[in-house]
Amino acid sequence: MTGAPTAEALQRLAATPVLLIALDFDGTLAPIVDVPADARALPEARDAVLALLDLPATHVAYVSGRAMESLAAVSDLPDHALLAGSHGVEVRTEGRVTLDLSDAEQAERDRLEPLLAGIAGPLDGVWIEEKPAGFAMHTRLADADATAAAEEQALAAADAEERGITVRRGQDVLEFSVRGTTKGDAIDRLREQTGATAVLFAGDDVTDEDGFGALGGDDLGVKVGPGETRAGCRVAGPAEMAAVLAELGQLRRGRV
Ligand SMILES: O=P(O)(O)OC[C@H]1O[C@H](O[C@H]2O[C@H](CO)[C@@H](O)[C@H](O)[C@H]2O)[C@H](O)[C@@H](O)[C@@H]1O
Repeated sequence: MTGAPTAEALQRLAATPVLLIALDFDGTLAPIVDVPADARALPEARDAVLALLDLPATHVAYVSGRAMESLAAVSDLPDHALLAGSHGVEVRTEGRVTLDLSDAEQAERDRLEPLLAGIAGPLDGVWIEEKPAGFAMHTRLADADATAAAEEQALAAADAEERGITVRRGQDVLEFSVRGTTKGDAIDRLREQTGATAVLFAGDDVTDEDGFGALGGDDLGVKVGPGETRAGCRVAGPAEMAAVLAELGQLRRGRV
């Protein structure tokens, strides 16, 4: 069982020459809600992020499973905040988003669309969220029988292994993507792009474990909430994560 980040760990991060703070969004900064478009970071989490964004040699990135359009809408951050959406498939830097699906990837996405829509349609509480490189099948509002039926049918229809589709499980969501890019890939890319000498990454879900796997000895991983993790530390929820970010901001303000 891991505990909260120690004062020493935060001081070490605060003292690094170039700091990258990479944050998952849903469940990490924003409490989980029934309607994804309604999710917002806790006010204290957003304040802490804005304060960090104001510091020199300090980069803040949201690294999310959300499609970029959805992430940009719910995060409501200034343009110099870095955003990685769709588990790292889409990255926004200096206002530009890159995503170039090949013809084969686009064709595979086009094949999935009617299959998943046809499965979700008749099942109460099951709905499909569109993403540039795939789809998320949401079951938060469905009962156990509808969830089981939706997942079984969708997994069979996607024929993922045969067709090179990446399947990810999250909180009441099953995702299908024509790209296998992970949050770990996103962190590698952001680290290189920013020249970060240390990274803090925080996340709450299974897909965030790829992000923790990309961290090295000078970095810090913070798991938010319960569940097995590769992260070195843990906090209880978004409010506690906001407090960690506020403390890190204060420490770094005194250093840079
Ligand atoms: O990587 P994240 O930023 O944690 O994004 C993961 C998924 O977040 C959204 O779904 C989750 O949050 C919703 C709002 O709280 C909730 O209703 C849903 O049950 C959760 O799975 C988003 O809609 C997905 O596309 C993201 O992949």
